[in-house]
Amino acid sequence: MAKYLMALDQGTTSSRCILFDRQGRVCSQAQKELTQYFPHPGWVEHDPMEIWASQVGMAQEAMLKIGATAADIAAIGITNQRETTVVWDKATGQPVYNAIVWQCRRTAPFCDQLAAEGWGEKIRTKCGLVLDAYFSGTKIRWILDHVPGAREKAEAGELLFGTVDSWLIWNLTRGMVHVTDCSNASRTMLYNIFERRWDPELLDRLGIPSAMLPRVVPSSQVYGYTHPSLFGGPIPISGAAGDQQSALFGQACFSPGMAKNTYGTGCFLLMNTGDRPVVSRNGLVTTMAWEVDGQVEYALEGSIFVAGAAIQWLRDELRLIDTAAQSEELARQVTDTNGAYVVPAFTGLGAPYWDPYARGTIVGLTRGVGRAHIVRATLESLAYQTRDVLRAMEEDSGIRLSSLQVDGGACANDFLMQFQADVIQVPVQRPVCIETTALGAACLAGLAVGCWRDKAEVAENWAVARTFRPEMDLETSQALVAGWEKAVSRALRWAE
Ligand SMILES: Nc1ncnc2c1ncn2[C@@H]1O[C@H](COP(=O)(O)OP(=O)(O)O)[C@@H](O)[C@H]1O
Ligand SMILES: O=P(O)(O)OC[C@H](O)CO
Repeated sequence: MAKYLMALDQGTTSSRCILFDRQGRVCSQAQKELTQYFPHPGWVEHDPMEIWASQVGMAQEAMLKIGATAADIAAIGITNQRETTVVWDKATGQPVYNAIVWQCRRTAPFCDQLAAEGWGEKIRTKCGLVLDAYFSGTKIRWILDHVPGAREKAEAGELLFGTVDSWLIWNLTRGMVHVTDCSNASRTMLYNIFERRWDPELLDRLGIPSAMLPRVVPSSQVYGYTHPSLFGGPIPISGAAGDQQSALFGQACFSPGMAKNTYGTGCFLLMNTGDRPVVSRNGLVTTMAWEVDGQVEYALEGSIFVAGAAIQWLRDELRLIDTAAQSEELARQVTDTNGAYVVPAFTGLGAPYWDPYARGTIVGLTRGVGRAHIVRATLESLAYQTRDVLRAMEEDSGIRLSSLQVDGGACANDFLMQFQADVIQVPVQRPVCIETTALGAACLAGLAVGCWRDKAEVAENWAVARTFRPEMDLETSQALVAGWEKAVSRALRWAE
């Protein structure tokens, strides 16, 4: 019997492959950083061929490390940075432009135009989303408008669009399968999550031919098989979900009211709302969580654009630290930030502010503020942003969280996790396996091929490693948050 489930986790900063066993334990992994392109201020691109080559390369490497063959892999699950947009030529398989990354702000002016035409409310009621350059729809339009000949070719059915899940499945099957799972579709700003179909009115306004679009499929189902030349034999591809929905699944947040926060490049807090799409009144988005066994579940989401990326900025631009992990050591050298706040609004602010023109600020500087204070203030900004989203989520759902489950690269930082518990005044639970994004995809794939009976059996793979309980008194916590809110007000609308 095949021993492993393969998760392909194509994130913003890296392509990673993890092989799990049926108990959800990591048996092998391989990871490669991805080149980031910033051709203009606020623009972010990736090379789709590098995405594909690095992802397939990491899959081969992870297999090689433990001598696994195709026959040892029961199934492949895919999870991906969401919204990032690839358009490619159906005949040659060549992308017509770089992938436009979710963080990219280039279509903000077009979104302003749509807002002036009154599309904001329509998008909320059709897609559950906030009208914003973050989502794929306006990125596809940009490519069709700016790449010579692209619109004509798209209209003739010669170009395909996909988010990164589609792009990988299409390449893994050598062009045989063009699909996307519903959780990814729900991030395009083209998919009506209430009627569960591509929305003709939105496609028409954005000028996107429906022939380009992938078929929308459940998150757990055999979509096709890998081309035998890739891994020495065909392997079923049977799970796909956007990385944040996949982490919600990997954290076994299967009941309404359960929530997780992932601290990666950005921070994404999702709460399961069951079979009921909850429409936000506080700047959150409604998203499809997954479709498994014919059952669709929804989530409320608060998307924070810059989190771990701010730690990379400390390392690569300011050069205040050598490694991300060193941020913890520096933060602990001081007892507070000496009054300084960092608002890392490098690509505007997402939930709950939705201000594409906000820009990063450091406020409260005095002569005594040094390196350790700035590092600490940057780490604290991840916790404050999460707090803003959590409060919005509690208001929308009417649920007061009893604990917050965490994962993602920066959740390894104990200082940050403790500060997080302090500013939200709710215990933070870090699981044994913090690779929950990949685990979720492996579980979705495994369910489709019978590795587990049902979600209850999947939930048995989840266990808490450490709980961070609030230690700060409420008054201090509230005073710190009040300072943060003042700092945010200084960052808003800066680049308008
Ligand atoms: N110990 C740490 N403290 C703070 N931030 C960290 C730490 N380790 C990693 N990070 C940050 O976490 C991010 C990587 O997390 P990951 O979940 O791999 O991200 P992604 O999936 O978005 O590529 C990086 O932005 C990095 O700066
Ligand atoms: O690549 P990540 O893990 O930062 O996730 C990116 C999100 O999917 C963007 O919506």
